[in-house]
Amino acid sequence: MTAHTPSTRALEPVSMKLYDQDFQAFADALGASFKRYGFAVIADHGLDEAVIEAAIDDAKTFFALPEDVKRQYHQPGTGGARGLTPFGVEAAKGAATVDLKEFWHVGRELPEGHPYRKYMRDNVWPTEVEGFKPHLYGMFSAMDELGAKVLRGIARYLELGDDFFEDKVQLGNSILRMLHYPPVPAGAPGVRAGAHEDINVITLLLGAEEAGLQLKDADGEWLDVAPPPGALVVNIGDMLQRLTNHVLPSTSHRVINPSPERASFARYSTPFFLHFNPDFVIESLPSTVTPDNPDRYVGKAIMAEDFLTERLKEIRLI
Ligand SMILES: O=C(O)CCC(=O)C(=O)O
Ligand SMILES: [Fe+2]
Repeated sequence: MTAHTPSTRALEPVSMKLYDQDFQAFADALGASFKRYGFAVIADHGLDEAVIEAAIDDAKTFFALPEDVKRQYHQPGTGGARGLTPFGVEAAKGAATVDLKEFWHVGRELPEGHPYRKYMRDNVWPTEVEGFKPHLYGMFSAMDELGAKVLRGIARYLELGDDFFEDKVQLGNSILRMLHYPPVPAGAPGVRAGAHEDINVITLLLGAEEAGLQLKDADGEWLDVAPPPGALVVNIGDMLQRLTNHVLPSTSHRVINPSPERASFARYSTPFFLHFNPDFVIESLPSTVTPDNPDRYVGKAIMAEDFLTERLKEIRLI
């Protein structure tokens, strides 16, 4: 055993089956993993495989289209909130090189005249891939629903009342990201995804079985996340770290380049960035402020939408 794979450091999968069988045990296991790593691996997530597969197949079809066709769906200067962000645009905060990835974003659809529409742009949909809209929005909705269940577990763990997050995220500015990391030519500069923290509340990630995702442990060591096939990875984002006065940490993570044997393979992953409702004000929960953990954000209450805008500027998306 090397220093890089100590057996005491591994994310033990938490089964979503516990959600119905023993909710307290689900919440305890989930919370302990988040508190320790900022990450949890969820097995038996219960998502409809056909829904997931349809969306991923469509994303692959889209990414295989010619560059000029894909670029019709790029909306520069809009925060990359919808449609395509082409290869070579996003960079981790403060990074010198761009990430080796392209991605497609789907957001929430709201009825005409809804007050939150001023925060959420209309989705764009490619005409080249049949079924793209229902398939991708089907996956958005499935992830949104699963995210709400994960948040119930977190609420129980934090002793907030199980439905604490319900009315704070049900119209959140959440985003489904279909990611494509093309094969990496030998000696290519840059990295698939530079070290960063997620901006949002929690992130639900599928597709991380293809190696590369690593988290930075509290002592600075990079650990492979490496979930079992089909498992879901969930991590805490900056908004929840801030709300919990850092009781739940938003952990740095990255996607390293493939080993030579896997360099000719593309990597596809699908994070769902679950956000607060745009006008939710983020300030430390009173229960997370203690003599040992004084409030880190005194006088710094901030609306979720303003926090998001601030951070998108840092990653060159607006
Ligand atoms: O592709 C992955 O495994 C992780 C992606 C990620 O961290 C992100 O897009 O924020
Ligand atoms: Fe991330």
